[in-house]
Amino acid sequence: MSPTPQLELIQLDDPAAAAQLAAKRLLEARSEGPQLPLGLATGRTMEPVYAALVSLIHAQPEADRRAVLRNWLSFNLDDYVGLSPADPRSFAAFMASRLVQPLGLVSERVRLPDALAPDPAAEARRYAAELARNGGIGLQLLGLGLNGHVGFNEPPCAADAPCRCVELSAMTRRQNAAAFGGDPLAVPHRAISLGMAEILAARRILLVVTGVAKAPVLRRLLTESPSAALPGSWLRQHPCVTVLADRAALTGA
Ligand SMILES: O=C(O)[C@H](O)[C@@H](O)[C@H](O)[C@H](O)COP(=O)(O)O
Repeated sequence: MSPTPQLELIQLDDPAAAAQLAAKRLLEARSEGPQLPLGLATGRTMEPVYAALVSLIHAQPEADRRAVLRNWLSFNLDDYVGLSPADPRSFAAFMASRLVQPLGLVSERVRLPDALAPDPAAEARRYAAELARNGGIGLQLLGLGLNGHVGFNEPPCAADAPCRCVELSAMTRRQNAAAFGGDPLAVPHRAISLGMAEILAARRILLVVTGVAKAPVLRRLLTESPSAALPGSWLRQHPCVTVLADRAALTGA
């Protein structure tokens, strides 16, 4: 594979090692002086990342830990339209159980779109405006969908697509069906997602890809010309992207 010069590609042994390095990078970003909000993701790839981040933060000296938590501000990429934050399958609940509660964060500092808003399109515009008022994303953490989505930017997706209400593809609903009793039809059909526009406006991007199932899509992302057919491929036009991939995702074995 021959990634573009801008893209830093780091191979790790396994998901745990990738998570450890991702957590270290996130904590460094949170510990640097005045800063822009973090952009956060959900999904299975992120479970060990947040577990490692929680451990790293708890291992900090008290004053440093307090400073990190006091200054915390993050914006998640997305959530399913219609799921309450109390619904364990919502991304709001994912963040509450994996980050807000273990760290004792003030929940308003871990922001997500309001999935229960009566007008999801208007909520997407409100969420984008709130992010813009806070200066946009500093470091954006991303996972990669099997169909090449980042956030819920499903293919085809233009590089300037803004935060909006999106239709989830059948492939994404299959990918995420496990949380819905294994039934893709039970997965909500719509979500509110930051767009490629907000993602590509982040100062830095950290893409974490693990597991053999992601090998084909990662190979395409690293080798194909950026195009709407593979939304994650737009990342190759960003000046500061790091890809953390485990051996299985990179080699397919
Ligand atoms: O936060 C997000 O926007 C989504 O959850 C999504 O983009 C996720 O990162 C990928 O679908 C990979 O999901 P897995 O990590 O579960 O494979």
